[in-house]
Amino acid sequence: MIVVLDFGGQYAQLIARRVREARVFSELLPHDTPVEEIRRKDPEGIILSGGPNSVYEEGAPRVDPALFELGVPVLGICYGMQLMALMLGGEVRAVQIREYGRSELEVMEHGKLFSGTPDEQTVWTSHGDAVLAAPPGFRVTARTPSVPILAFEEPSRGLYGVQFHPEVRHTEYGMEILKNFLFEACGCAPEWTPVNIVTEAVERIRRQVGDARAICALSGGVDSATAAMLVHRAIGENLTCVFVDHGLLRQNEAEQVVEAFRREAGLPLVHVDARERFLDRLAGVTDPEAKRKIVGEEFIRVFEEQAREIEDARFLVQGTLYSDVIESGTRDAARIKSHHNVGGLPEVMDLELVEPLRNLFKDEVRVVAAELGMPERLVWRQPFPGPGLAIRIIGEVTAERLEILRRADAVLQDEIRAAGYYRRLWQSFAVLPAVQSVGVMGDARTYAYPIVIRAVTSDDAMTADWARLPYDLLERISNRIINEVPGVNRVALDITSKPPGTIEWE
Ligand SMILES: Nc1ncnc2c1ncn2[C@@H]1O[C@H](COP(=O)(O)OP(=O)(O)OP(=O)(O)O)[C@@H](O)[C@H]1O
Ligand SMILES: O=c1[nH]c(=O)c2[nH+]cn([C@@H]3O[C@H](COP(=O)(O)O)[C@@H](O)[C@H]3O)c2[nH]1
Ligand SMILES: NC(=O)CC[C@H](N)C(=O)O
Ligand SMILES: [Mg+2]
Repeated sequence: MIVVLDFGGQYAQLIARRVREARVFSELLPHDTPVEEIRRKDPEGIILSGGPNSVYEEGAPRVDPALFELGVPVLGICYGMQLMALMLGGEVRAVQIREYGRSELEVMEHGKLFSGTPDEQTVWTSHGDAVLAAPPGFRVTARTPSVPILAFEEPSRGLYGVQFHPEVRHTEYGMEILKNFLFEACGCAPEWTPVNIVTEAVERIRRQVGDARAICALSGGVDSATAAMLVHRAIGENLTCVFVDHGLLRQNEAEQVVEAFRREAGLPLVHVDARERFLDRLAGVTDPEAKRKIVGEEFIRVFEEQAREIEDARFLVQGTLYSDVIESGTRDAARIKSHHNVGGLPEVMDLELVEPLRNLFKDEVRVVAAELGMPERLVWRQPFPGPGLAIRIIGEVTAERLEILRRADAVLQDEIRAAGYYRRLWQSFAVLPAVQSVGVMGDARTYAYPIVIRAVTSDDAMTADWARLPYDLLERISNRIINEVPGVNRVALDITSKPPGTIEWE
């Protein structure tokens, strides 16, 4: 087995998942797990994750130096590499030119880690610090145009470091590099087999809920639909689904979701019209975290009210994924944004949560959904965030802005689908920043909002790249939005990857 030590990196759980995908068992442990405890697990290798801190800062998390003397190979990733460098006599500093997102890596020496991979490859990075001098005895194996030490190794001591992230999908040869560590450096054998997620989840839900009743927060997205199906398998008739229209949905979305679900799923569904109360509570609010907390709390209050209508309904099923959990912040991981269903939950709640997908990423959920026989259209539906358009209006949410954004988004969706791009994109949507700019339309001056087009590719939302949409498609979207949506006089395109951007603007 492989121990992954968590320094609070966004991708720490993803490292453990990738190792398991290579059919080696792997466990994520806090970085301050005592070395003795790690030794008792008898790992064949140890991976140090990335993290938000800078290794040279006072109080930054470290490891017991004995870890490097266990005779077990160690791979440091990003913060993990920087920590290894610093603790073993190298030098780490903040760099002038930071790297976030795509970088072109040049392999200088293939060594063990890059064995069998090309001399030049695209990697995904996310760092503001870098190793300026490798520790004595280490060989530098890769660089990028701006960072001279992007990977190093000291195979005779079993020590390896990469400044980029082999665990994310956008790193072209990431899986090969991880496999080289597992199979060449650690000598692991690909023998571990995963447990069946569906069987395991259904049993776990049965144990948790027993004979009580549950309601499921159902959004029309693939996560909550999959969670609902799993819970339905476990407790059958004792499940009622609740769909909340909070007034932050897209054009005609409520009708479409309710209609499709009633037609296809055959589970009882309650449709709650909560538009007024959400919009009332959001009035005057501009801070993104405040919006998220309001939406998170209000959702729960609606669900509590609905549960009171059903005898012995003590559980709330949500389609929470691991990406929602990590971005909301953990003991070691920074809070990037409070997802409404995790970090946005109120402190006091009447209902106990049932979250069968909490440890999974979206691409794993899509596999489960397909296994459960869900329609393709639902399996490949683009994600839509629970707080909806509230986090796509940058500034205060007003009825007027919601209407503008809805209409612009409908045009964008229409064109994306017509061009055959819907399935190829992770998400495509419109954002309305509440700033105004000057334009000229029909020889008259305008002073109106811009609409920003955001379209990205991703597998799991942990990293994303901006989609290279054809110019003629962008032109049609831009023309139609300006011509058809009053209140908009400019269209812009967001060309930021994640990192450094996130997919949503708030
Ligand atoms: N309008 C809504 N009504 C009821 N529950 C909701 C609503 N929006 C979100 N939720 C709950 O919040 C959870 C998280 O939302 P999220 O958008 O991440 O998942 P999803 O909507 O199920 O899938 P997707 O990510 O594909 O949109 C959902 O799984 C669902 O339980
Ligand atoms: O249900 C949700 N509640 C939320 O509060 C929330 N915030 C972001 N998202 C979705 O999560 C994915 C990653 O988002 P970001 O790159 O913007 O952090 C993307 O798919 C986002 O659309 C949310 N989903
Ligand atoms: N992704 C990481 O591990 C980042 C490490 C460190 N915080 C940096 O900025 O360089
Ligand atoms: Mg959703």
